[in-house]
Formats: sequence, C-alpha cells, structure tokens
Amino acid sequence: SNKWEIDPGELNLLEELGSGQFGVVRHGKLRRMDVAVKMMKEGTMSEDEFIEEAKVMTKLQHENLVQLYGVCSRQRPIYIVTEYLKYGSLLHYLRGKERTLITNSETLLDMCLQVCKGMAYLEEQKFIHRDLAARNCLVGSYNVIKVGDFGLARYVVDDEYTGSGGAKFPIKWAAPEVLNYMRFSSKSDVWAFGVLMWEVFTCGKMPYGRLKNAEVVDHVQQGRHLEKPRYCLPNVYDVMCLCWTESAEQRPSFRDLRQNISRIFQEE
Ligand SMILES: Cn1cc(-c2ccnc(-n3ncc4cc(C(C)(C)C)cc(F)c4c3=O)c2CO)cc(Nc2ccncn2)c1=O
Repeated sequence: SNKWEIDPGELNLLEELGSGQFGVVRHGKLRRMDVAVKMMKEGTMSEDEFIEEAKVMTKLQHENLVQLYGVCSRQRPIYIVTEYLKYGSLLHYLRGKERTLITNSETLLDMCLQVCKGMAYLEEQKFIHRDLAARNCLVGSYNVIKVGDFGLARYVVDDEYTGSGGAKFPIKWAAPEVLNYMRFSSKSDVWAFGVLMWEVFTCGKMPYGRLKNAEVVDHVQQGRHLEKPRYCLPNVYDVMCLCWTESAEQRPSFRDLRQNISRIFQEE
C-alpha cells in the first residue's frame, strides 16, 4: 500500500516556519498531529526521483532523525510532510542561547551526542546525509536534537548548490575528498560532524570566520583546520580533530564517535 501518500485534504496548514532550499515550509496539523509541510517550489527539485526515494526514507526511523511522514505527490506543488520540532534549527537555537549555553559543556556535548546517534543510525542504514550542519538539525522539547533533510541534497536542482564551485555549496563542511572529487560517504558526513561540533561549542559561529570559500579550500588542503573553541575541553576538541583526519579511511565511524563521546560523559 502506498501509505507514504498523504491526502492533502487531511492537512490543516498553519503559520509559515521559514523558506528552505525548496521553498516555503509551514507548520500544520495532520489529523491531530503537529507536522511541518515543505511546499516544493516548481523547478527546485527532481520531484519524480525524490518521490521514488521517499518510500525508502519513510522507513528511516530514529529518535534523533526528523521523521518523514510522507508526501502529497498527486498535485503540484508537491508537499513533503515531516515531524515538527517546535524550536527550529539548531544553529538559530545556539545563537539565541549563547549566554547560558557557552560554558555548559555538558549540554553542548549532549547535543553533539544526539546528532551522533542519529548519524550512526543513518551510517548503519548505509544512508549518506550530504549536508550535515547545525543549520540542518532541529531542536524539540527537553533539548531534543534531531538531524533533518538527510539525503535531500541529491534532489536539489540548483547548480549554485550542487557544484563545488557554486556559491551555495557547503565548502566549510566539505571533506578534502568532497572538495577534490565530490566523493560523498558516511566518512565525509563524519568530517561535517566535526565542523558541526565546532559550531555547537562556539554557539553558532561561522566556521573559518570571514575566510572566502577559495581560502577555506587552501586551508583544508594544507591540512590545517578549525581552532579549539575558547570554552571547549581539550578531550572534546580531540574528537573534532579525529573527524578532520585527512584520509577518509582513517577517520572514525559514527559508531566509534558515539562510544568516544559517551566515554567523555563517564569521565566527567
Ligand atoms: C521539521 N521542521 C522544519 C523546519 C524548516 C523550515 C524551513 N526550512 C527548512 N529547511 N532548512 C534546510 C533545508 C536544507 C535542505 C538541503 C537539501 C539539505 C539543502 C533542504 C530543505 F528542504 C531544507 C528545509 O526545508 C526547515 C527544515 O527542514 C522548521 C521546523 N520548526 C520550526 C519551529 C519554529 N520555528 C521555525 N521552525 C520544523 O519542525
């Protein structure tokens, strides 16, 4: 049965939550459940390919992943219906709470561990995110953090985003093998996770500050990487640096990182 097909008549659209890569996203109700509804702007997405993949993505279920509930694909624009998290993007949340969060390394490390658990599940399912960053994670009640928009990068129709020379390509989160060969893997997601950890421990600073994309490429290719954030413990910074191991094979897996980060909690 095509249970991933949602009847738009059952959706009750509420306030706008923002506009992402594909157009406007609104808060809504599906029966009595809170949902987020992406209303896909025409021409921004390879829709037929996505609708095919949606069947697989609805099966990815984990408490640290934003659940895809289904699609309304018998209309244009198509709707993508997901779980709703009431505090929005992790990047926005960090920047808004810097004063209370910046010295609370336990809370910050717990946020990283939750992202790591969601990513370890995707890794186990052989599913690559391709754009892991604090802006693409969401915050729910009780400091719950969930990874969002996993895999959607494959369906973006925008050369500025898809080509590594494009203005929207996430250069600052890209591993060397992605910069050089566009070779995406769970290990390139691990590199991005290291940058996400740095974003968390700086409460949402822009990685590499004002460096231009071309300067960041040089920086990374010279084997240099992000400095230790001011309030970040050395053993936490060591985990970030492991994620930035030049060779993808030698980088830890999310499974390794999950054990590594959990162990830091036991030490504290
Ligand atoms: C599930 N969800 C999504 C959003 C929300 C809103 C606007 N844009 C987005 N974004 N953000 C990022 C994004 C990124 C992509 C890539 C392909 C990876 C580049 C593709 C997208 F389609 C989106 C998208 O739709 C989101 C993220 O999908 C906001 C929520 N919540 C709140 C709550 C309060 N205030 C604001 N948002 C929420 O619960």
